Amino acid sequence: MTLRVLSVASEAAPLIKTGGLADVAGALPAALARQGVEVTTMLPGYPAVLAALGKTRALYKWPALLGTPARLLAGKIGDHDLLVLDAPALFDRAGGPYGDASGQDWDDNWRRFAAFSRAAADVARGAVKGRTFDLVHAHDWQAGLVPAYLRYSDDADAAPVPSIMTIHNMAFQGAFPPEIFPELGLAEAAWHVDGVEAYGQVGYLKAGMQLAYAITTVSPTYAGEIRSAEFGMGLEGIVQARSGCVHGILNGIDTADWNSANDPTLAATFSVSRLASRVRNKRALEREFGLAPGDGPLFIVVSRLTWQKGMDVLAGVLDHLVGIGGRLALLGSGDSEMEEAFLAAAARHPGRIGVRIGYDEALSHRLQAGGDAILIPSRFEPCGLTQLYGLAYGCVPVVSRTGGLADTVIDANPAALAAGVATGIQMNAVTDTMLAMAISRTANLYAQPAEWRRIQKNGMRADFSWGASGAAYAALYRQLTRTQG
Ligand SMILES: Nc1ncnc2c1ncn2[C@@H]1O[C@H](COP(=O)(O)OP(=O)(O)O[C@H]2O[C@H](CO)[C@@H](O)[C@H](O)[C@H]2O)[C@@H](O)[C@H]1O
Repeated sequence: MTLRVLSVASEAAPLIKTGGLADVAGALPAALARQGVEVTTMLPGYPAVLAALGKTRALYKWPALLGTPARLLAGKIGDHDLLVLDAPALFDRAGGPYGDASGQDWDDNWRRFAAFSRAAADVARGAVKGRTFDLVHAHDWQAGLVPAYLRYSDDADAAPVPSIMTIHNMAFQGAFPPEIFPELGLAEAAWHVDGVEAYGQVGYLKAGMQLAYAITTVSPTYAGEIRSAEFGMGLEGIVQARSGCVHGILNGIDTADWNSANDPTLAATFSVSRLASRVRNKRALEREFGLAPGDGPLFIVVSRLTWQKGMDVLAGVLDHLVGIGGRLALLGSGDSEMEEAFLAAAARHPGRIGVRIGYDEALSHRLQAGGDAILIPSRFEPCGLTQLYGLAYGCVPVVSRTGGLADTVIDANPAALAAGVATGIQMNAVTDTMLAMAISRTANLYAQPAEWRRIQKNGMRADFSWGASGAAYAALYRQLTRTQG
């Protein structure tokens, strides 16, 4: 039986992306189609999304959705079946999905994403004639109120719709002051610790975790870590209380988008059997970043420059990296102090460190194709995608042993090297010393070309497609709809 799922996300590649959520929301529909699941993705009507959609007819209208007129538009972009919430007062603005061009969050994000969630709940419950859904899949805090609107609906007779709450990053919880509660249009009963209340605030992610039929997160290790206060960040109690419904399902990657044998952004395509061609990408990258030739490894970074990603620690060990003969090409943006620290390091080490502050999808491919090793010293990492792109592209990941990084990289310890299964380098803690040691270990392995090639090839042969994870989501969907049926 074909299952119909409404996937509710605040971003989805290639239409609108600020981070990994977009990659996953963008790739899930194709992965699930292979499992007999039809996914429709619901997105806010940001200018870029409306422009891509073109002219289209409204399927449904809300005269006042949390106080503002809104329409539901439908379209197909590539293989994506889309529903788009066109609410100009909320989403028609310049800047990013969550804030203005300077990165300042919009003051009314609580209203924007409550309206989005309310609309999604209405659609999931069949507001649009001819469009029914068996299950709704909510991603991150921006969709966290969907299960709340389903539970505390005005229409008590409506058939229940099973829901899943997926946590892509527990650090972003969408907690807002209690004064907004009356504006949300939820029943009074929702203001309760078993509902949307979280430490005296309205907790959007908390509400989703509390009220969805199941909670998923994006790796098995992170699913365990968030039971602790350190990683649960205040929501560990719910994770523990609902541990029977918490599932860790590893992200996959879009192997059509990340295919080194057929990637139009590269100077030279390559594959595990044509690894020698890869060097042309390295030369091109050196030119692009103004780096002088060298015998040591060329490290790369493609990252948000934030505390989560351990970028402050990396900035502190760059002199060591250069001192042992390494070079670095970095692409990222984020915290302005970290941006400045990397720019200062580039000025200190001309020809050895090159830095691009910004966001550039094509350049991220060229970095993964030309770099020798990608540095990912995250303090926590629910799954992480850049290590998977690195593995697929022969760019050896150097990672901290946390979350999805622990689940996807096999450390080149003596046992793994002897067994011929190593795919990268792991460090136990994100400190200057540990990171400096990991960088030195990488350089030592790089100096053994046969060993290094083997590590690269092991990674390139590993399967990080959506196959297994798509099947795991489909199995969970079926289990939850059966429970209901
Ligand atoms: N400056 C830049 N230019 C171009 N591309 C850039 C870039 N900076 C980052 N990217 C790209 O953005 C994505 C980031 O993915 P990550 O998995 O690192 O996720 P993020 O922390 O955003 O997401 C959260 O959600 C994802 C999805 O579940 C989890 O994997 C992750 O652990 C969790 O923190 C990658 O596709 C990367 O290539």
